[in-house]
Amino acid sequence: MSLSFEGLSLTLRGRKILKEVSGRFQQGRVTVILGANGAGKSSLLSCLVGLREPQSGEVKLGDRTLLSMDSRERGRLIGLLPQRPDIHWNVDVKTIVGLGRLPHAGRWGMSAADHEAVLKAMAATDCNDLADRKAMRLSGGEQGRVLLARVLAGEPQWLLADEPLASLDPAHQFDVLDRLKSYAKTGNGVIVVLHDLTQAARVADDIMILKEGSILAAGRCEDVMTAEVLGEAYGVEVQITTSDAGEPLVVPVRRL
Ligand SMILES: Nc1ncnc2c1ncn2[C@@H]1O[C@H](COP(=O)(O)OP(=O)(O)OP(=O)(O)O)[C@@H](O)[C@H]1O
Repeated sequence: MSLSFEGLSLTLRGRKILKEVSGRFQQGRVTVILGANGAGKSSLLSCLVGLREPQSGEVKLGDRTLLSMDSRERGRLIGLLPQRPDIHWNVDVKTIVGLGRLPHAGRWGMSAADHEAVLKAMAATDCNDLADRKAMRLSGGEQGRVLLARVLAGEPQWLLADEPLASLDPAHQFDVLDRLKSYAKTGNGVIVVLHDLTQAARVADDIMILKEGSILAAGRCEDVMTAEVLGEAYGVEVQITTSDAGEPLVVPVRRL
């Protein structure tokens, strides 16, 4: 099942944020959305999960429009890890992660399958040691992992993450990228907004680049991540090389 959007226009307070954009994401692949600050990346994700209603255009899962689904069904199909998540509830980590099962919850509370999904998500995000801690007292990076666990616990067919590496140390950045990759490998769709171009090149099967509310480029990573396209997107000169281990290195070197 693909996730697609057609002719999306979003205007906020008189400003055109998305300008009739169209595109399609495939399951089984990681798509990284890139673009300068303010390009419209978070706004596009908000439209894709139904948090914002565009003035025109539509979002479809397979051949069904997002608006034809109720919020529980949408919640089971699409999970969003928002940008700069912040936890203010005075509850423990395993309770927060359990909230990710709400779209699945039956009348009698959490089932064995719900508990299993929560445990799996906590293990996958290295949160087991945090399970009984109060989430609001954790560091920013730890909170980020907990909120990723909450989304994973919902086992959505589509996982959307807005800058999930922000405030993570390098080791946990690799863990999260590996997690996203393996989530896609099991047949789910993964769409992730990143600013780190090297990490983007490592994790992405596909890339979509936004510029000023329009799509500048979209396609397979190797076709889209060129110095020319990135220069146009960000206004910087970028050097693309490979590490000794053969991994891509994409380094901005100066403003154009
Ligand atoms: N509620 C709002 N009212 C008015 N303008 C808004 C609102 N929300 C976002 N914008 C504007 O929409 C534009 C796109 O914002 P968006 O958050 O989608 O960008 P982004 O590409 O995710 O940026 P960043 O990389 O900085 O997170 C920005 O210019 C922003 O100021």
